[in-house]
Amino acid sequence: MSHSGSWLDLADDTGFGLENLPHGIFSTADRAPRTGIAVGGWVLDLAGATGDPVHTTGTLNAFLAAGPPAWAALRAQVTDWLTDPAHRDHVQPHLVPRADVTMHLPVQVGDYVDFYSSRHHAENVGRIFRPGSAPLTPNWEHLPIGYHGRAGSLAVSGTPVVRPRGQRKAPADDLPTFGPSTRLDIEAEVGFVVGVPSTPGTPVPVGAFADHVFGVCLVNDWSARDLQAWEYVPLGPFLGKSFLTSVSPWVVPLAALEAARTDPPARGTAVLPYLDDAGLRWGLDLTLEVRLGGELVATPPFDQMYWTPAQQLAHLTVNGAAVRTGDLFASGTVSGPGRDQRGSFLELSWGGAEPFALADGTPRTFLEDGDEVAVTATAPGPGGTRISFGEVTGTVVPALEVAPPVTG
Ligand SMILES: O=C(O)/C=C/C(=O)CC(=O)CC(=O)O
Ligand SMILES: [Ca+2]
Ligand SMILES: [Mg+2]
Repeated sequence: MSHSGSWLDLADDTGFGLENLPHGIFSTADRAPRTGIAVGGWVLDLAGATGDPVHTTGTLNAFLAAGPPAWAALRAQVTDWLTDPAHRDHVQPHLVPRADVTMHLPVQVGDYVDFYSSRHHAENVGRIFRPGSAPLTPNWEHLPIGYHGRAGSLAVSGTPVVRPRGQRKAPADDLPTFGPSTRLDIEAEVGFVVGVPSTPGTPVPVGAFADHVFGVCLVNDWSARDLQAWEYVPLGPFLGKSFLTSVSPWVVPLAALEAARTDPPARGTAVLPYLDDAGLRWGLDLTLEVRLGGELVATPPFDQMYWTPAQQLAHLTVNGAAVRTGDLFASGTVSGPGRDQRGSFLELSWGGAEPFALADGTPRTFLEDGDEVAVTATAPGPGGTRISFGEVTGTVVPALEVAPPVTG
């Protein structure tokens, strides 16, 4: 598909064509953090191009709070600017090469929730963590299971991953020990960014997803499996996941994902009416790619997710809890049925018991110091184009060499 629709020189396969227009926060040597839109190899400085102070705050929150009419109006304006050569003189001074910008966390995150909506992931983890029990708990097909995470440890792509330390105790050990995690892992996920808050006490109907959610980013929910396995019973994930969760800098608007919408997979169990999403098509045909040191190790398919983000939002608010501007909820690890479709090293190495081989034959299980992990994704766009989500990356650095605090 040609991108000749723009006076800008856009490669056919850019992934950042006029049909995408993802929003993020960038800075340069002479531009303080502000809102930009990625287009081809450039960032359009919205603070400069629009003159609207909403784009000068250094987070997307104020713009996201303005709601769908404002989102659509800006999208139409930017599309016109980049299409009609009459606007070239106005727009060109506000285009910055993407290679020259520093990206920041796109939103000031209020609450962070992580779901568990891949059936393949849940069954795999159930088999690895709870051998001898049914892989899925009895509630799994009746509600999208989730937990509240730690908003303060969300960080933008590229933030170093300091190997966390903590308690662990394998079943064969008599007592817990303390030290750097020996089972550091990734979780390749997709995140949904709330723009318009909901009203406390008023659940968001499953059909009102797009009235609240602005867009989609990539998430890597770094996880220390040894800490997690010891601490998680009975209240769920805590320190094994709260040390860092990385997000991609570009938020792809839902408006760019119309061609990616799809029916979720068939489900055998009827759900309560508030979760009934018949006909809504909020499955999304995203293909994730997980790279370790540049080498492709997994391609998790998001269209296989059992619960959709519309159902997740409905469930998140059904008890009267409200969402606020900047809230982020993540899908849960994206894993498909294939061995090479698993979104965590826990699954790729079956709990460490079945190492997988890199191209040069090196057997691998969990993350080693110095490892760099990148998660990318694309989705179909209109007219045969592709929508790129950019990437979320992180490099593992050694744990701090300090003793745990002791009272003395
Ligand atoms: O099954 C468990 O005990 C825990 C599984 C996870 O680590 C899941 C989690 O963070 C949610 C997800 O990413 O799917
Ligand atoms: Ca997770
Ligand atoms: Mg015009």
